Amino acid sequence: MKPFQHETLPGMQYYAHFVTAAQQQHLLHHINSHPAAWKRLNNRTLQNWGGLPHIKGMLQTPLPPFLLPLVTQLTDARVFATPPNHVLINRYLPGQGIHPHVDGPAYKPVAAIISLQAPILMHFYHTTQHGAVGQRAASMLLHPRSLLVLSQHVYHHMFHAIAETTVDHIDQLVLNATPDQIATTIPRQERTSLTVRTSCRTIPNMLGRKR
Ligand SMILES: O=C(O)CCC(=O)C(=O)O
Ligand SMILES: [Fe+2]
Repeated sequence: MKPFQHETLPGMQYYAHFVTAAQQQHLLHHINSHPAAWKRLNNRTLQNWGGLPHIKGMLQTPLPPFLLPLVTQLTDARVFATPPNHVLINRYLPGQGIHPHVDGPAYKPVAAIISLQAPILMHFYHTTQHGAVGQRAASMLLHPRSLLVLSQHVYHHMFHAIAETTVDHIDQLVLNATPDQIATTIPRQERTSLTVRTSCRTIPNMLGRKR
């Protein structure tokens, strides 16, 4: 697997074609066949698989079978040293997004983001001396079927976000834009992503056992 050749941020890797068109269809089919799993937030909807992560530990539940080939693929590609145990699925309609954040210490510091359906722009920001969101450092156009890996510096010390907008503006800070894309716009369409991670501390599921 060869990462893209553009300039990148330390700890960030981008692979344009990580899943096949058939895999994308298969994943979307299974995601859409779990309507009850969607949790609606103000700015996106999400499905949480593997357990609810918490800084004190995650009550681990097994991942559903439809996600296991992806977990194996990521482990075989050495994105993860051991199979990840948690998958967050985010769905964004035009106008939706995710505020600047760091994924934080509830997970081991490797996040693998698989994008499906339509492209979306992800922004990366420096951290100020006081730990707040600083200047935008770069952006990445996340194409359908791509994989973005965030680790090391970009995981620990940079914020990432998706703007709540109906149109993404491609500018000079978009690291993987082609020259003819600069100064153009991309209208948003529904986009689904899978964020695959390893929860740091897991508590085996002992529901039903007296404590
Ligand atoms: O949807 C995405 O691409 C990003 C999701 C994300 O940042 C997260 O789940 O922490
Ligand atoms: Fe994130």
